[in-house]
Amino acid sequence: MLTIALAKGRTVDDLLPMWRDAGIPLPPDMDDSRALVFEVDSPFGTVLRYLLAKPADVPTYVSYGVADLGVVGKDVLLEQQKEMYELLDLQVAKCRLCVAGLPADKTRRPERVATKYPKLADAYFRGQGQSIEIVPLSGSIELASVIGLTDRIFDLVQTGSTLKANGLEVFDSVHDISARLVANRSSYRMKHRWIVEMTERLKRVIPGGRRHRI
Ligand SMILES: Nc1ncnc2c1ncn2[C@@H]1O[C@H](COP(=O)(O)OP(=O)(O)OP(=O)(O)O)[C@@H](O)[C@H]1O
Ligand SMILES: O=P(O)(O)OC[C@H]1O[C@H](OP(=O)(O)OP(=O)(O)O)[C@H](O)[C@@H]1O
Repeated sequence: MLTIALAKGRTVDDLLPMWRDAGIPLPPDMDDSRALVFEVDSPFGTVLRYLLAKPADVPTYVSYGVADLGVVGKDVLLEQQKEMYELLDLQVAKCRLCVAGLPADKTRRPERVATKYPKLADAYFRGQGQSIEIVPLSGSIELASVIGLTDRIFDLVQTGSTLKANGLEVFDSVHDISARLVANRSSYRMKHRWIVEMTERLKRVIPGGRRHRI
């Protein structure tokens, strides 16, 4: 059995078409079921078991080894820095981690930043030589700047429409983000043949053909 933890939401939504193009079997009912675990036969000589997890929990399942593989955004991997192999940049669910705020705040010395990524935000502002208070929030980060709780936000930007709708703008683009295929370290050795089969199939369908292995 090969167990794969997929980040629910935007990541899996963007991933499924390329997964299908790669010829990796998917359960027929995954799109519209409330179930969280799915098993399907594969032609690779193993059953594939899919786990649908919250994005922030995928690295936990993979690092504990209850999932052999995971697909999750680089934003989550950078913030958590858990032990695992990053096998492929899948080039889907792309966005940027940015510093943003109200235009009027741009020239002010930053004092507080709202974010779902406290470690990355802290590292960024330290790198700029700025000491800043981190205000951790769990979503709708833009609200913090709109109502004046913080003078900066550190958050994902894709189309920019959420910033625009709230009168905010990008001050700095910090990391390019996309979905990554990750592997548990011992699974990578013990289930090498199946993992290579999956990665080779995915490499052939990565948009733009870009890939890397760390
Ligand atoms: N425009 C975007 N906004 C947010 N995340 C995006 C965007 N585009 C791609 N992503 C990727 O999708 C992941 C988040 O997906 P989604 O927003 O569906 O989950 P969520 O349920 O809001 O996450 P959480 O559980 O952290 O609240 C991010 O980790 C990121 O890698
Ligand atoms: O640039 P855009 O295309 O507008 O996308 C960016 C928005 O999408 C994400 O939020 P999401 O919709 O996931 O909601 P959340 O803030 O509750 O996580 C992100 O946190 C931004 O708010």
